[in-house]
Amino acid sequence: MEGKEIKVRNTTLAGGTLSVCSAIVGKNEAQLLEEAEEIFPKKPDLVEWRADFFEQIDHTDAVLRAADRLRKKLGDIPLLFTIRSEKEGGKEIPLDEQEKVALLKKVCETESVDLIDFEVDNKQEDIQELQQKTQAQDVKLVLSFHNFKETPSENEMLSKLEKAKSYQADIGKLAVMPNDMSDVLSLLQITQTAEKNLDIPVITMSMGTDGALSRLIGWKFGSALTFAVGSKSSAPGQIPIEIVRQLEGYLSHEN
Ligand SMILES: O=C1C[C@@](O)(C(=O)O)C[C@@H](O)[C@@H]1O
Repeated sequence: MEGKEIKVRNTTLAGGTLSVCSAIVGKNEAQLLEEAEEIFPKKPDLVEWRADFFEQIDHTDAVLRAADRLRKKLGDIPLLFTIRSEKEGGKEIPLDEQEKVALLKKVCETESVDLIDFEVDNKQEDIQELQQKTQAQDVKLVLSFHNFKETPSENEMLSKLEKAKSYQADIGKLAVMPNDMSDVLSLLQITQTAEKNLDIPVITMSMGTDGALSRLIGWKFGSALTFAVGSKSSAPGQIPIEIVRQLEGYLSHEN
């Protein structure tokens, strides 16, 4: 496979190799640390903090302190910081868009977080501001798109990944809901096309029960990361990390 690689701490993300991310979704610091402790021995390649679940999201100090504590618990596992917007399936939060961008920028200034996620369809100025910040702080920018209702056309899905690339994102991400198995095929098809033609890594997944298959085999089609359950699930169709890794053995040439 030809896609570009991204190195974050000791993790290399690239299409064609399995890398696994587990999300933590705690409401408070104690829950977050408990989840991190459960996940750590399972050695995910990346951990995502879904901070839209955090009750003190509107207290910058509390967010930064929790990020610091998580960093210490996670050793050298890279941390992806995500405040998923409500319109793309996240929790309702008491921050407006400007406050959210300000918080993301603050988080980038810490040593705790290695990547941030922001939706590719957000306001252009906000994306550009965050792109500059991440670049200056050596944090990776993931620009993402989610549709929890359906799978858009192949062209539309490809155009979301191209849009991420056009903003100079480090990674483009797509999570969509299939209505049947041909939607899952479409997602895998465009993953392969994007991995060949875009010079940034892409992360793709089809959600729900039908889409779960894409979480197991998407890497063979070029997805640089799959989301799997380490402690709690953060989206429909996620499979326990142990199962994803077990299957990898049967799908790898080395084994
Ligand atoms: O973008 C994604 C992908 C995801 O929605 C999934 O389907 O696994 C899970 C989210 O936590 C993450 O931010």
